[in-house]
Formats: sequence, structure tokens, C-alpha cells
Amino acid sequence: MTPRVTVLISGSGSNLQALIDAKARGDLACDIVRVISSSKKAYGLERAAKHNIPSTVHSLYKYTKDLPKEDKTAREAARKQFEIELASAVLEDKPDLVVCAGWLLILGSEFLKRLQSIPIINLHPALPGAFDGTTHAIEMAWKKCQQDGRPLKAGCMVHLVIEEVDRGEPVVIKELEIVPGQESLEDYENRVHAAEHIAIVEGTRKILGQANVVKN
Ligand SMILES: Nc1nc2c(c(=O)[nH]1)N[C@@H](CN(C=O)c1ccc(C(=O)N[C@@H](CCC(=O)O)C(=O)O)cc1)CN2
Ligand SMILES: NCC(=O)N[C@@H]1O[C@H](COP(=O)([O-])[O-])[C@@H](O)[C@H]1O
Repeated sequence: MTPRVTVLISGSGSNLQALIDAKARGDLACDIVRVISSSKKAYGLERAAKHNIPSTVHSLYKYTKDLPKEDKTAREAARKQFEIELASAVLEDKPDLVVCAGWLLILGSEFLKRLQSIPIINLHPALPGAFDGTTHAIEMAWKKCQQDGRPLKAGCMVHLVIEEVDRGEPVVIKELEIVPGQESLEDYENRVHAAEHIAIVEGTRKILGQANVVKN
């Protein structure tokens, strides 16, 4: 039975594209059954459409837009409902794995407890224990290196998703070294993204029990 994978995105979807391309070249055996985006503007939705992958927009904004910013109770209730309905949307497709590929929302207990039997992995552009819980890890690592004035071990990882953000067991780690003054933030960012596009495929293959060596 071909494993079923649901991919969660929020933006460009270049890591979704890496999964699509890996499938096309025979490096990844799975069906991407759905792409779910937290943003209707995500270019990743166009990538899904180009490859006839069903997609859904599941926007937190839709749940909170009419609530006063100061009404924390109402906003928390709305976020819980967002998570409950996100879980329903995911479970409808009966995936064997959920891949967070640039999903920029913290997945709370309402979602995680409903997905208990389904592994979730996340791609994080930092090493284990570094810059956890942020969506700006690449920039933070590069700036820290420049400020410290000494080489910094950085890179990216794919890890299992648990409630504690970015603290789940690493599945794949790709180490990169930043040397102060040797490369621009953009150059480092490009190196990280290139490593991510390999890591996301390796991590997905590993969790699906496929060989952990990718041909490319
Ligand atoms: N329970 C978990 N949820 C998520 C994990 C995880 O490990 N456990 N990984 C993240 C991905 N991520 C970093 O890799 C990450 C995503 C989002 C945030 C965050 O603070 N989001 C804010 C909104 C930020 C914004 O709108 O710009 C939020 O959710 O309120 C931190 C880290 C995916 N989820
Ligand atoms: N903390 C989560 C986080 O920062 N995720 C990052 O979002 C980008 C998604 O790119 P993509 O939309 O092109 O795949 C990736 O760089 C990924 O590491």
C-alpha cells in the first residue's frame, strides 16, 4: 500500500516541491494526498495545483478576525476550534504521515491529541536546541555568528513534532558552518534551503520506513 502523506504549508512551498520532485525521480514512494495551507496566498497552493494535488486553505485568521484583540478567552477558544477542525480535515484523508513544510503555526494539544496515531514531522532551519520556537532561525543564526565573530555550527533538521515546539526527536540533521564575514545572509539562507530540500525528503523517507539514502 502506497503511504499517504499530508503536507502542511504556509508560504512558498519549495519544500513541498522538493517532495514532489523526489517522487517524480523515484526517490520517494508516497501519495501526497493533500496540501493544507494556513494562508490563501501561499505559492505552495499553486505548486499543488500544478501537480493535481488536492489542497485546502485552513486559515486561523478566519476564526479570529472578528474577535477583539484584547479578548484572550475568545481568541483562545477560536484557536482551539481552528485546531479541532484542522485535525478533522487532516484525518479525513487518512494519512500515514503529516509533514510540516514551512507551517508557521504552533500545533496545540487539541490538534496533537487527535492525531495521536499519526506521526508528524517538521522542518526547522536550525540544529537541535538552537533557536527553538522561532520562525526567523536562519537570520538569527547568521547574525549571532557575525556578532560573536567566530564560526558557528548551524544548519537545519527534520524532527518529530511534539507539543514543545522544535524539541521533538531529530530525524535528520544537516550541519552547516557559518564563518563570520565570509558570506551574506542571503548566501547562507540559500545554503540552508538547499540542505532543507534534501533533509525533507530524507526525513519523510525515514519515517515511512524507506531507505534513508537519497540518490541525488
Ligand atoms: N506543537 C508544535 N507545533 C509546531 C512545531 C513543533 O515542533 N511543535 N514546529 C513548528 C514549526 N516552527 C518552527 O519550526 C514554528 C512555527 C510557528 C511558530 C510560531 O511562533 N507561530 C506563531 C505565529 C507566528 C506568526 O504568525 O508569524 C503562532 O503559532 O502563534 C514557531 C515555530 C510548527 N508547529
Ligand atoms: N520554524 C518553522 C520555519 O521557519 N520553517 C521554515 O519555513 C521555510 C518554508 O519554506 P517553503 O515554504 O519554501 O517550503 C523553510 O525555510 C522552513 O525551514
